Amino acid sequence: MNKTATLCTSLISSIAPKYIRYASTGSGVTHAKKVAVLGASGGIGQPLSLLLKLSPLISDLSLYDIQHTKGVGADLSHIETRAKVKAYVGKDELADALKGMDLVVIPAGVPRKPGMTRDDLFNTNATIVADLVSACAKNCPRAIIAIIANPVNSTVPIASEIMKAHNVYDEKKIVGVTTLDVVRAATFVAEAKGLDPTRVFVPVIGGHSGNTIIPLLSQVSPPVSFSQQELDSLTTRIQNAGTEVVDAKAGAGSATLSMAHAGARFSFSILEALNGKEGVVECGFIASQETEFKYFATPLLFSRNGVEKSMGVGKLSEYETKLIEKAKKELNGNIQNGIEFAKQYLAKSK
Ligand SMILES: NC(=O)c1ccc[n+]([C@@H]2O[C@H](COP(=O)([O-])OP(=O)(O)OC[C@H]3O[C@@H](n4cnc5c(N)ncnc54)[C@H](O)[C@@H]3O)[C@@H](O)[C@H]2O)c1
Ligand SMILES: O=C(O)C[C@H](O)C(=O)O
Repeated sequence: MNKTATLCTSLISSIAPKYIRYASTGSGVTHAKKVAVLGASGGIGQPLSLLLKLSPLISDLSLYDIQHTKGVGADLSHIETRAKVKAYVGKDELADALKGMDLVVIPAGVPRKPGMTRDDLFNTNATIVADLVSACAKNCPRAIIAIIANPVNSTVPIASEIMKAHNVYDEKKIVGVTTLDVVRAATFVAEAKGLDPTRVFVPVIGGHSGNTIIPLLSQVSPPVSFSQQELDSLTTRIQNAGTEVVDAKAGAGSATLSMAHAGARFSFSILEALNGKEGVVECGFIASQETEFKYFATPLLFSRNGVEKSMGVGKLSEYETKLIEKAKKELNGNIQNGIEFAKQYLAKSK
């Protein structure tokens, strides 16, 4: 081999593992999958699409938005990874964006500004999610749908009702993405206890807004104990972390980069499970049989079918039981709003 060829070979072998290590969390790639990002030009959509483009788990990356997708797609398509990027813009191209997809990730919708709750986004985002999920029902009814758009406590029930109305509902395949709560909880606990954040897991249950975000600090892995003061301050910080970012961005939106990471982590876990990896667990907000709530986030075991089963909430401390009690009204109200909205939406679209 000549000098240039040797240099190129060693350069490739030093760069490639870095990408692959980031993008593939373990198993060998058997069948790369087709993934669509709806809302791909947004604050979350762009970095999320970048992270997905780096993954060898993905053969086709379909980018959809109502604006700017052609540019985002052209840009990402120059990256030397296997995923083929296609960009779709506007309603007329939505069906083509969805055909054949295994996983659809939805960060489309407006973000909060300081002073707003996630529920204040309902009026705009409920219709966006309902329209996008209706298109999924028609064009990729068997895909897993991962919903990032807020208010997650309502958009997941909306998506489920839409799929039911199209007779393609599979409760294993509609999940609200709460991974950012888990990511934050691990970061804050690691900071407080001087641990390596990449090795900390904190289950977060309930929903994805304020009081409904319930970190299980009695079930942290590796086990750690907390004073009452630490429990109070960590719980409050995890519940308000989204607002912390909204306030810091001062009108320029909400969490995008950490959410892109969380969305990519969640997507890679699903794709690995679809490829047959066993024991894949991530928290997510799904239709619930085991709790008194119609929808509830718990750690979920994923399989080739999507959500294989909920791992339940484990043994709760008295403190955590009280947090669930406090969340009841808001969570039930958010879920009911979603179901009611879907009924009206479906009646109008008949
Ligand atoms: N689940 C979570 O943990 C979490 C975390 C952060 C943000 N969010 C939510 O994610 C959503 C997006 O946040 P962002 O910061 O990316 O917002 P953004 O405004 O930067 O991007 C939203 C994108 O959605 C697109 N869009 C709007 N209507 C659409 C439609 N009908 N079809 C396709 N695309 C459409 C917009 O053109 C835009 O590109 C917000 O609702 C936000 O609250 C959720
Ligand atoms: O806080 C928000 O509005 C966005 C998101 O839900 C978050 O938790 O960061």
